[in-house]
Amino acid sequence: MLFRSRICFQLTNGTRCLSNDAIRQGLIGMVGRTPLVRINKLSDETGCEILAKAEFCNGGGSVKDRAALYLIKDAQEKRLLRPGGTVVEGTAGNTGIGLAHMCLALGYKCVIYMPENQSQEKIDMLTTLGAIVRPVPVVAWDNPENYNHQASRFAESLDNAVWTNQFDNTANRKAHMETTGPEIWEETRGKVNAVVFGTGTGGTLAGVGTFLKEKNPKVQVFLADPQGSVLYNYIKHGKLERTEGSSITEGIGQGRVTKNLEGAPIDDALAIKDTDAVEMTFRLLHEEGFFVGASTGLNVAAAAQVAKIMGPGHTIVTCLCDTGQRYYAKLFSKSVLEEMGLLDCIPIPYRTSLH
Ligand SMILES: Cc1ncc(COP(=O)(O)O)c(C=O)c1O
Ligand SMILES: N[C@@H](COC(=O)CCC(=O)O)C(=O)O
Repeated sequence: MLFRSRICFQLTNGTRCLSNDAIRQGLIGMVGRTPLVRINKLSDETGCEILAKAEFCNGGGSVKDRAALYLIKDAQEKRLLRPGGTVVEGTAGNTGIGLAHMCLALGYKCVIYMPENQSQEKIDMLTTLGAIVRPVPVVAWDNPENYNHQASRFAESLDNAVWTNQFDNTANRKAHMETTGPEIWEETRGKVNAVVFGTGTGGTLAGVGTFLKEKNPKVQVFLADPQGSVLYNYIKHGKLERTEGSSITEGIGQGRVTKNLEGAPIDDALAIKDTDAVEMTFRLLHEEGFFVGASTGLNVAAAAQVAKIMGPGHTIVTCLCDTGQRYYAKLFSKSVLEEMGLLDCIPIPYRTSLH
């Protein structure tokens, strides 16, 4: 029997009802079909429809749940993982959290290598989810001690284990080609002019961009890059050169072209300063009611820039990657923001959210 419920809200312009007529099959069934939400004030301000997939509504709480599910499915299909096996991954945290949730649901063990500069909240959550977490020193990809190479070696040393390799396994991009892209197309009824995403592995941008360009080659695909990443200069000038500084954002920014990003149909890149990403994170909280992390602030700040470039009347889609709870100790700390020179970009009335 299908359980149907109808929840109605009184809005300033009338009543809006939500219907929930589909039962999701366990945690795995809670990946994808996230709400597409209009960012109201910013849309009114720019004259564009600024829309965002609320990816924190996935079962594991972030955009990376889609990739995590496809990476496990890929390992199962390739018979790399038998019942009771171990999933090993190198991650900034969110992919690991997605994998750890799914490992619990599917009966696998989970071992996570992550750079030790990522938020304590993500480490704590991984431990709570039963994963073995190994924070390792932050070194570049070409160093054999990089967290990804350590994950790969550890998986190889075990029986019945797989390194899911989110950066170069294109099952990640496929997740967004088969789910996020089609959802955006259907939910906007094909009326989407541009998409813009910050990039970690490149899976979201490449998957969504490839799907939408196949549907309509006129859809513009923008890469939004944080400080200290090479992708802005790569798209603009063909050079793998980092932009200045480092970033408070986590989970995005890259030092190389991953297999997931390779061949992605990207029209242009935007370099987004931390001051803009952080200001938008707090605007989203105080003006729109969304408690999100800094990569979401960066995505939405980039969407506002795309609106300026394209002019009023366009529909621009991005995503709300995860919640602010995952970064509470740093991103909402007055002293940390002050130390990083990021306090002044937060409008004074919004500083009440700081601890
Ligand atoms: C918080 C956050 N935002 C954005 C992204 C970017 O997604 P992708 O890996 O698909 O480029 C990630 C992970 O990569 C993330 O953890
Ligand atoms: N968001 C992903 C991937 O993280 C990154 O890409 C961060 C940048 C890097 O490590 O190169 C995750 O949650 O693992």
